[in-house]
Amino acid sequence: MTQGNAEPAAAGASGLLRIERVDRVLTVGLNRPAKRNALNDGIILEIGECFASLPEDIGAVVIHGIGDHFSSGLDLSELTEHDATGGLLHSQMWHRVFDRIQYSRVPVIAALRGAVIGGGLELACSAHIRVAEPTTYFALPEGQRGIFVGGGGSVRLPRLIGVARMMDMMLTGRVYSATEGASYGFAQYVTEAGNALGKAMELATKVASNAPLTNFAVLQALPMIAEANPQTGLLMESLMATVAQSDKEAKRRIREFLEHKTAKVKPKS
Ligand SMILES: COc1cc(/C=C/C(=O)SCCNC(=O)CCNC(=O)[C@H](O)C(C)(C)COP(=O)(O)OP(=O)(O)OC[C@H]2O[C@@H](n3cnc4c(N)ncnc43)[C@H](O)[C@@H]2OP(=O)(O)O)ccc1O
Repeated sequence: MTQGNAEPAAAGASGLLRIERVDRVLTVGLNRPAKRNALNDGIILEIGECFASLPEDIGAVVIHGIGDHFSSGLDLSELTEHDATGGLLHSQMWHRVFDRIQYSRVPVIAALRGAVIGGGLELACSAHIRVAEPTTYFALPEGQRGIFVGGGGSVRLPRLIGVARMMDMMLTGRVYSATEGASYGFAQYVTEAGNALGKAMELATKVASNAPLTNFAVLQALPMIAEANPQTGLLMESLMATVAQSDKEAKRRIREFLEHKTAKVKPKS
């Protein structure tokens, strides 16, 4: 992490994660650069602990990789130790951890560079916004390793890029560039060289300034509404809108706008 005023945060004491905070943004750095941030049990469990104990006053999280790569995926040296039952439990452990990210109380932004491979891509997909830089590339080489995705990729990835594209990725091992990835939905932003983390921090600061209840509704309700049948979805939307607008935070923010005390919504000039 390169932010000047970053402070070390409590979790991540083993060194597998580098956790820091900048104001209301927590940064979580995968910290195994010598192994290209391969995801072993230790790092997955620490990610889980980190998201289970987010400080109350945090408004957003940025997850990134220390070194030149976001993550080379599952630590292949550990998988060979599993029998079938162990494999099932291992995959379910990843699911629980990545669910904590997806269903986090606050928005999570993934800052991507270099390899975003296999389980690393599954991790990135559990974040809410992905920011790539030109070195970033995405791949699912599971077919070459004789395994299958195990970190929720078969559920999350088709929802981002479609089943046909994921089939192509898994069957051919095709590597997608940052710009291809952005056009297919892996990433929402592609920055100039070396600036994915900076852009992610800028976005995180912005989303952390939203009303917490709106962010909560977007993270928790929106994905469910999008998958519900239209009648159920519309009812859920009305209920969520009612809860949000009756919160004192909404009343305060709307009053500030009407009194010309807050920024207008205009394109950047
Ligand atoms: C089945 O149940 C599952 C599955 C899963 C998820 C599955 C997956 O993630 S499959 C994808 C696995 N990843 C890969 O196949 C990528 C392998 N790595 C590479 O191709 C390259 O290392 C690189 C990422 C392109 C970087 O290349 P380079 O910069 O040249 O660095 P290297 O010299 O190759 O690597 C340095 C050092 O790191 C070790 N390493 C790299 N990646 C891994 C890895 N994924 N696992 C273990 N070790 C890795 C490499 O061996 C080198 O080590 P040295 O000791 O030789 O220095 C999820 C959940 C389930 O239940």
